[in-house]
Amino acid sequence: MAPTSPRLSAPKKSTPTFSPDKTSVIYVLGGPGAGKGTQCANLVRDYGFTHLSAGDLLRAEQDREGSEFGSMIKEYIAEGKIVPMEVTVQLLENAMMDQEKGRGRFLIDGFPRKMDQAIRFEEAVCPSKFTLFFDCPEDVMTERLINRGKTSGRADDNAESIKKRFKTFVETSMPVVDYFEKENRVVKIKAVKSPGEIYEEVKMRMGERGFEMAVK
Ligand SMILES: Nc1ncnc2c1ncn2[C@@H]1O[C@H](COP(=O)(O)OP(=O)(O)OP(=O)(O)O)[C@@H](O)[C@H]1O
Ligand SMILES: O=c1ccn([C@@H]2O[C@H](COP(=O)(O)O)[C@@H](O)[C@H]2O)c(=O)[nH]1
Repeated sequence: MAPTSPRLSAPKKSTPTFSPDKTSVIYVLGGPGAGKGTQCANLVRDYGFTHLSAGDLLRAEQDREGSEFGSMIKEYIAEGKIVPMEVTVQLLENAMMDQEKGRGRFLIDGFPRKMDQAIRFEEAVCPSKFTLFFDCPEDVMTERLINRGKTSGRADDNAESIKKRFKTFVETSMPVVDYFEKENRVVKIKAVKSPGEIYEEVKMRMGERGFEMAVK
């Protein structure tokens, strides 16, 4: 059956779809180009996580024939703005459902980027264990994104969109990190060194939070 567009308004529920006793969700946040996707690939390989990138899901929905949200998503991504949360939360929930029903380990990359998304996802889909936050200065991220833009084919890896994405990150996404930080639910990692050096710290900090490697 052809996939259909996500429902725009998910019904309010008193319990989340996934029980946090059976399902582990870790959010992965950081500015554009901080290296989230790079570190997620390591964690998938070694810890058996399912990687769900909110940006990838949105790009797939944008390109899906017949999507009622395609043109809206395209516009938001080019402007570095946050797509209305109903769409993204539903895409993520659908992707989680497609995995092993009810049990699993998920890295949710590039989400939540706005407080309303965080609140809706925690209430209706699954409360997260914690947030891995990759902290990187803008000049370093800019250089990485401009380089990536030479081959990525991404419409937003250009100087103009990058500036807009940084602005959205500072104004809209950092408050989410600050919110979880106040609840002691953020693992902050400096993301300036090489990918290998950063991953050594990621592994150490994962261990502190009770996550051991599935493959050694
Ligand atoms: N520690 C690092 N040092 C140098 N380059 C890196 C490092 N980590 C990632 N990169 C490179 O920087 C670019 C951005 O990395 P990546 O795609 O992982 O970032 P991201 O945070 O997922 O970005 P976005 O949010 O824009 O999707 C990629 O080309 C990647 O190969
Ligand atoms: O929750 C989200 C996540 C992403 N977006 C939009 O997608 C782009 C690209 O995201 P990446 O994580 O860099 O792949 C982002 O700039 C937003 O426009 C979103 O709206 N909501």
